[in-house]
Amino acid sequence: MNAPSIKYRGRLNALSPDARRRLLDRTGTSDIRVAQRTADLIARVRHQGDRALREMAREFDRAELQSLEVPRSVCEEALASLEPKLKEALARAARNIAKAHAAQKPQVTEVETEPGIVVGRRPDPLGRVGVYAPGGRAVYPSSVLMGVVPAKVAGVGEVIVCSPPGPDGKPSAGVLAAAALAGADRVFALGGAGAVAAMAYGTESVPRVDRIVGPGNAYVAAAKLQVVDAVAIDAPAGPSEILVVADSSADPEAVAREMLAQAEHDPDACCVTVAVGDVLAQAVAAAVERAAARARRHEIVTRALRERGAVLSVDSLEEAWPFVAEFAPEHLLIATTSPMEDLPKARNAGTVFVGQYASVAYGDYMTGANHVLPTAGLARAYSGLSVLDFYRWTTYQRVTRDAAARLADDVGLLADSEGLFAHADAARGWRKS
Ligand SMILES: NC(=O)c1ccc[n+]([C@@H]2O[C@H](COP(=O)([O-])OP(=O)(O)OC[C@H]3O[C@@H](n4cnc5c(N)ncnc54)[C@H](O)[C@@H]3O)[C@@H](O)[C@H]2O)c1
Ligand SMILES: N[C@H](CO)Cc1c[nH]c[nH+]1
Ligand SMILES: [Zn+2]
Repeated sequence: MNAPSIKYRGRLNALSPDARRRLLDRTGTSDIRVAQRTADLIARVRHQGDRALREMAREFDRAELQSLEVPRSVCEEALASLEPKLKEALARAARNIAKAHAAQKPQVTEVETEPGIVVGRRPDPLGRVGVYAPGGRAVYPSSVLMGVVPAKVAGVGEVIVCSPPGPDGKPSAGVLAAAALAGADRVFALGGAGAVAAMAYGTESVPRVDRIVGPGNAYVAAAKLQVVDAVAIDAPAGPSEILVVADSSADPEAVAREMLAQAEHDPDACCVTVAVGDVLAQAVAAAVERAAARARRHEIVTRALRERGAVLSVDSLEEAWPFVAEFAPEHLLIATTSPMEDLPKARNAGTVFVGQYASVAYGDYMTGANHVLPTAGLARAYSGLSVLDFYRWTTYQRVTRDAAARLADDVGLLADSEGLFAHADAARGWRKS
């Protein structure tokens, strides 16, 4: 096997403006070819419903679908047949996710803005959500848990799962087992843009949902962005990313393991290390190349590192933080001497792993934090999936008779100034003469 090359090497501040721009730009989802292909697939589902979904399963997943839906009993059987240690590990992950997300549950707030005027805000669980769990280059029972468990913690009315079928016409046994374990209400053997379109607009078999959550490849991420006229989404959670910030306390082999772990998701994955000093950067790059040469998912890892991999050096940690904020990685690993002191300096990361023992793999599966995270630099404004994604808010206001009288004149004045005279009349109706 050939050792791969890493696309960007050298000093961070010596990158040409063009190279820096290309390194920062991971917007595969807005790639015109992906966007157009995705739009065509969505249109096919809107016009042809289930027929289009069956054709897409044939075309992309090499699956003949008898039924688009997987009966609940099949999911239960998959859970019952799961190897006991694997079942316990899944259950442990589900428990931690439930615990972490239960702590995020929002409360009703009420504030008296003036005597007799109360403004409230109440979180209402969504009626029906769709969880996408990827299933192309790998299978993701963990993503089923990351979507379904928080939805159930929030009290969502109905949770449906879509995940691509294997050749037998069903998602993997692990995905089905995770769906049963987490309490998903319905499961569909559907992948890619077709699944997203089906959940957004509904088909003969698939009910339309109120919000779609979950990660996926560039087509899935593009599809979510294209259906926002009909449905809410969580965040664009596309091909995986890691940015490691390392100083002399970091073990180069451990940093390389982290780079490889995210690179093996997808040839479009983006894996970057910023190391203090040229010596450490060279040691990390050499460790990455050695690990990639023996990687079991060699082809994917090699492509990811060749296309978007980077190992760059800086003179001091202070040089690294502005780059972190600009890059806005899905995962940030702070492998430094004082990671807790460095944590506040890290802005715009989807999630942060504090210290080199906090492997990203632990968060991917087990810590209880959510692994569905914004990619492509969108962590500048979007946050990772949380229990809050499964609510909508109702605001309300109560006004006493006396408070109405005190509002009447000023509100009347404001309404007059906007030329909205019926509003002024409504306001002045409760004046006390
Ligand atoms: N950001 C996050 O939170 C997060 C979490 C987990 C996984 N991920 C990412 O999820 C992705 C999983 O990708 P995957 O491919 O393994 O599974 P996937 O389920 O996302 O994609 C498989 C589907 O893609 C569609 N597809 C494949 N080739 C296509 C083509 N040429 N044209 C149109 N559609 C096509 C098919 O419908 C197929 O069913 C990876 O990129 C991984 O890094 C991200
Ligand atoms: N690293 C992925 C998010 O980018 C999540 C995941 C699931 N399974 C393994 N990893
Ligand atoms: Zn991962």
